[in-house]
Amino acid sequence: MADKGISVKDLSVYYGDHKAVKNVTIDFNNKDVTALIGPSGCGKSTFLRTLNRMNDLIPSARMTGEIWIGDEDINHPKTDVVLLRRRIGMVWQRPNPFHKSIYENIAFGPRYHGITKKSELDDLVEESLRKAALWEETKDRLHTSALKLSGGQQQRLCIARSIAVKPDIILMDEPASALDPVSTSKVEELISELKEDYCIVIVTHNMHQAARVSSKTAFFLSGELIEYDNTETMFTNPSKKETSDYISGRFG
Ligand SMILES: Nc1ncnc2c1ncn2[C@@H]1O[C@H](COP(=O)(O)OP(=O)(O)OP(=O)(O)O)[C@@H](O)[C@H]1O
Repeated sequence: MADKGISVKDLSVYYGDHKAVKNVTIDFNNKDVTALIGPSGCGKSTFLRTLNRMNDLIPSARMTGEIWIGDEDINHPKTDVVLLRRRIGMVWQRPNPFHKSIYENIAFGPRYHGITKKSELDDLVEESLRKAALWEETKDRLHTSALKLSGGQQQRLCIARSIAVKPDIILMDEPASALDPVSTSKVEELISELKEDYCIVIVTHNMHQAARVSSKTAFFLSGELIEYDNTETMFTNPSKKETSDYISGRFG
């Protein structure tokens, strides 16, 4: 396993007695975009949230199994969750910029993690916005409210915000589902570019999107990982009937 990837071993997640994710073992590599697909309720978001311990916030949730990032067991009692979430960024379905300026949205994380020098923050803001393909659209209005950006721009800002703290991994839960087609294609282009530098895991309901942006695809059904392979193989020659039925739209 490459240093910057994720290794999941026999992971199960429960809400009370309900087992929502069932004994999943999977590795996500650096410089890969992996799409998680499957019908509603099959456990994709639960699984994704477990990867940066967001499920800790749900009282009824508990997990068994192991999740490793490089040589770090993310559930070890000594793991610092704040630092962990710096290494594993998260982009949600709906853009959720802070009620602050564009600049402050990006500078917030690095400042929280100890960067205080203005020139350093300025550079980080520019670098992150450039990586998120948003610099040209925002460079003359950095100190205006992020809420004045369009939905698509806000989502790219949220991606820039997660990049600013220099994560190894970016998790995305249906990042384009609330966006119009033009913004969706910009976010998809961005994901394809970001994969050069990060390990990206993305939940999507959109099969075309999975085919366009991902190099690997994992198909979940009723909490189980049914099949995981190169995206091209999954979409042209899946080995399991359930995968083929789902991809061809016969259920879900
Ligand atoms: N906070 C929660 N408390 C209790 N049960 C939950 C909670 N979140 C999810 N579940 C249950 O866990 C199962 C998996 O849900 P999850 O949201 O992970 O599926 P999903 O594949 O992401 O669905 P969707 O595609 O509709 O977002 C479902 O049965 C759901 O009802």
